[in-house]
Amino acid sequence: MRSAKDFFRPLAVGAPQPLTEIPFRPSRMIHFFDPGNEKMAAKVPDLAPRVDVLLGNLEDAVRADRKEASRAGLVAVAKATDFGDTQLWTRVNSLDSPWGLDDLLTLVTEIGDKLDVIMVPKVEGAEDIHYVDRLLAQLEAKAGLTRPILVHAILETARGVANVEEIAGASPRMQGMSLGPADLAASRRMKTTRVGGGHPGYLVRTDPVGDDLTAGRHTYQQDLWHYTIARMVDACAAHGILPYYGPFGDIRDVVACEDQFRNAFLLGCVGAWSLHPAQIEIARRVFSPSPADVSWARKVIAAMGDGTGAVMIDGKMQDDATVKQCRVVAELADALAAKDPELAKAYAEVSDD
Ligand SMILES: CC(C)(COP(=O)(O)OP(=O)(O)OC[C@H]1O[C@@H](n2cnc3c(N)ncnc32)[C@H](O)[C@@H]1OP(=O)(O)O)[C@@H](O)C(=O)NCCC(=O)NCCSC(=O)C[C@](C)(O)C(=O)O
Ligand SMILES: [Mg+2]
Repeated sequence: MRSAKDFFRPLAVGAPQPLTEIPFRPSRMIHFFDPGNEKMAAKVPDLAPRVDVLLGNLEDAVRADRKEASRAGLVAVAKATDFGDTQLWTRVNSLDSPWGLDDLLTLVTEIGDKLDVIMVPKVEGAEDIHYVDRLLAQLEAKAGLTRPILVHAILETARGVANVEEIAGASPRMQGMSLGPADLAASRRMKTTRVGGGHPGYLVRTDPVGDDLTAGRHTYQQDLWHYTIARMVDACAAHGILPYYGPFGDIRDVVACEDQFRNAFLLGCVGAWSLHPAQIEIARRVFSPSPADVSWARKVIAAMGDGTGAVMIDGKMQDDATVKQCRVVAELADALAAKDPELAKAYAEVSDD
């Protein structure tokens, strides 16, 4: 195990200094596109101002015979596009695949100055992050990069979930984590065939009334992902990194997508993936606190003065702990408003009330 004193030393001569804190940058939607798909790649300049993160996906959903084309497409798109303050991420192929190594070698040396975060799929434990950590340091030194590329792990194997805390703390590069519900379901031998979301068979039923076991009994669908998201949120919060929901595969069902995203938002996630342009606005709506919640949070913060003691506002007790919750909402609103002029206006209007 590395000494805590060595943790923030570069892992290769000439590599940039690791960050001591992960900066919070709005990332409500991580928008996936296949850079080898000409139609999708052509939409990137228009999409860039509409999303917080654009992610060139090289892994699953890209056919094996299109892997090299997608990698080359990402290099071309990154070089040709001015992303403004929108982040550029990539999801590379898994470390055991025929393409993962070349993805890292090519992308860091060719477009490392444009890449903010590399998403690593199917992370099983800290050893996977340590491997990427050292390799990235070597490549950053070779490419002459001056800021470290951050790493995002997908939680999509049973072993990854079992090791979630050690993954979150494996490197100062760790930026965050996303749930990968499809691979995780397969890894766990769950019996779903969907990408995220609920299942009508996963339910609880009210007790029978009398002897009739069928009449008058209500069922309530349960959230298949609650346990994993909650574990991921705790691991991320404990290590100062950011948790994300992940993908929702039923593109047509914008209603259930919004519900799934909102559950994740309320539990502590900062964003989700958008797989289709239709999901971008859903993520923006869900992962931006409502103006009413921001107004309430500011009211509590103002009433609480130095943040200690107890006061009553509209019949509800407020104290040191509620003011901390309100600061979470108000600080998120401030960070989002700095990037999103529409939100800035909506949040300013409620504070004028
Ligand atoms: C679902 C698909 C096939 C439907 O694509 P489509 O063309 O059939 O849909 P459409 O509604 O007809 O598309 C309308 C227009 O939007 C475009 N379009 C469509 N999508 C995008 C996009 N993302 N970005 C930019 N443009 C997009 C599309 O090209 C078309 O353009 P056009 O009007 O000019 O003809 C398509 O949206 C797609 O390929 N999306 C990305 C899929 C993806 O990245 N999957 C992997 C992430 S999920 C995952 O890996 C799981 C995980 C975490 O690993 C695990 O749980 O284990
Ligand atoms: Mg996957």
